Amino acid sequence: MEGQRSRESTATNSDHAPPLLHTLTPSRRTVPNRVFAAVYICVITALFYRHVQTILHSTTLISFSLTLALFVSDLILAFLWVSAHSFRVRPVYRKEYPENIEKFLEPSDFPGLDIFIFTTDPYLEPPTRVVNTALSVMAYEYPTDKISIYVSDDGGSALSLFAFMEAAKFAAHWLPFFEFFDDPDINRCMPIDITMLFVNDQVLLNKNRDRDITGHCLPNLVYVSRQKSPTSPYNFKAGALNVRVLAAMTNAPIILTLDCDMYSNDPRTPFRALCYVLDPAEIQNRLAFVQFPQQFHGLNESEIHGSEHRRLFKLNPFGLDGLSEPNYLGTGCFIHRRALLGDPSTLVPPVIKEISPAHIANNPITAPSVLEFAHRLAGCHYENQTEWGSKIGFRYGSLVEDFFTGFRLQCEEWRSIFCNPEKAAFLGNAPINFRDFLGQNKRWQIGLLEAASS
Ligand SMILES: O=c1ccn([C@@H]2O[C@H](COP(=O)(O)OP(=O)(O)O[C@H]3O[C@H](CO)[C@@H](O)[C@H](O)[C@H]3O)[C@@H](O)[C@H]2O)c(=O)[nH]1
Ligand SMILES: [Mn+2]
Repeated sequence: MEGQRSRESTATNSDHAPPLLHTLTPSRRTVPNRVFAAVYICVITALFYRHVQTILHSTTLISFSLTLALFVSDLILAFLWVSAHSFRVRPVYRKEYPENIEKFLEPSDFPGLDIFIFTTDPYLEPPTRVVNTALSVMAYEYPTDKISIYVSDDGGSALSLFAFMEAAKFAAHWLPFFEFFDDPDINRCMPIDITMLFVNDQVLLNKNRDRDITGHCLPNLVYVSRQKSPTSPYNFKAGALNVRVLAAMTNAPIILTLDCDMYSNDPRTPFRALCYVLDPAEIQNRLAFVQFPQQFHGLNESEIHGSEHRRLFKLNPFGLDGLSEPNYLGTGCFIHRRALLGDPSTLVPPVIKEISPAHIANNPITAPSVLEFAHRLAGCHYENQTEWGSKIGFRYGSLVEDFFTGFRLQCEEWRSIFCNPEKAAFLGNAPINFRDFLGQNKRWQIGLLEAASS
């Protein structure tokens, strides 16, 4: 595939060559899989030939209808087989070399990273968990002044806001000591005492103002709760994803989207994503996003519902990666902001220049003009008469906005990459009872039908 370096390139990497950022190895099962597919297609063709012959020579109406019904059933089974086997035509495995990133680019030249965390219901998604997710990404080993964290609270909960105000204070004490903890569980077992209080302030940490107890700067931390109105469509998570506050405030070229029930398990994950995002060959190959698998913790051995969805979240993406088209899974995904603004050759102007990719957000995020503008963008009428949700941004019209948006980007000839490091980059919560499992699957199936009929 164009732009991808094979494993052999490791051997030829000399001192003068650019540092090796990643390798790609096709699966050893590719050839047997293809031979199997060829044999299977021959058998299916013979079966169809026989069906057609029988239909043409049937003498009674009953035999005609029976053979026709069998033929239609076999057609459906063949379609299912073709769609399942396409994942096995070219599975590939990737490896990144994040340790080479600093040889490739000075840390001061690393791109900005806007991290977007979503929450809706403080009772179903306890604020301590959402706070833990935010703290886990604040601890990224990435230049702090390049990171901005935005928390989107669709529940507009005072409790969540207060939890984040406490978290902002806690971060100043905790982040300097993060590196001393070896225990990977540390991210999810931090007790934070929460009491109810309502304060209407959005910027909780400002990198130009706030320091940790050792004097180092802290990343920006911004709480966003978009306006809702009975007369404007709400569009669920896709609507939250399209809140352009982050573009107006920091406008980083890379966005990481993260569900509140999924925390970072490896502080070096951004470097892994940079191995692809900064590679000129991948940029030329129209890279839109780098997706990490959804992996879960806390599932016990008697978990019988298959909530982990290993095929969906881990096995199928290997197959799709070989075809340059792994799906967007909604969380744990680094996206080029440019990919959300039209196809690779045509930039669709996003109405106001402050949220176009070329805009450099120089003003401090607490400047009154920036805050006022951010409020306007979080308003529910901003999108009226614009192309947000149809041609630009995350796409509306399906409950599985992640799959739908990724699919539409791929239709626009953007490409994607699946990155599956040995140490899980993110760990999340899967439904652990049958009712939640059914609810989630029902939502997904309806969303897929909406996407198919759009
Ligand atoms: O109106 C809404 C509804 C949901 N969310 C957030 O979206 C995320 C995902 O919702 P969840 O209820 O956890 O759905 P899951 O089925 O667990 O999520 C999977 O499926 C969703 C699509 O249905 C994707 O958006 C997710 O990324 C993917 O992990 C959570 O952080 C929610 O807080 C919002 O921000 N606004
Ligand atoms: Mn979830």
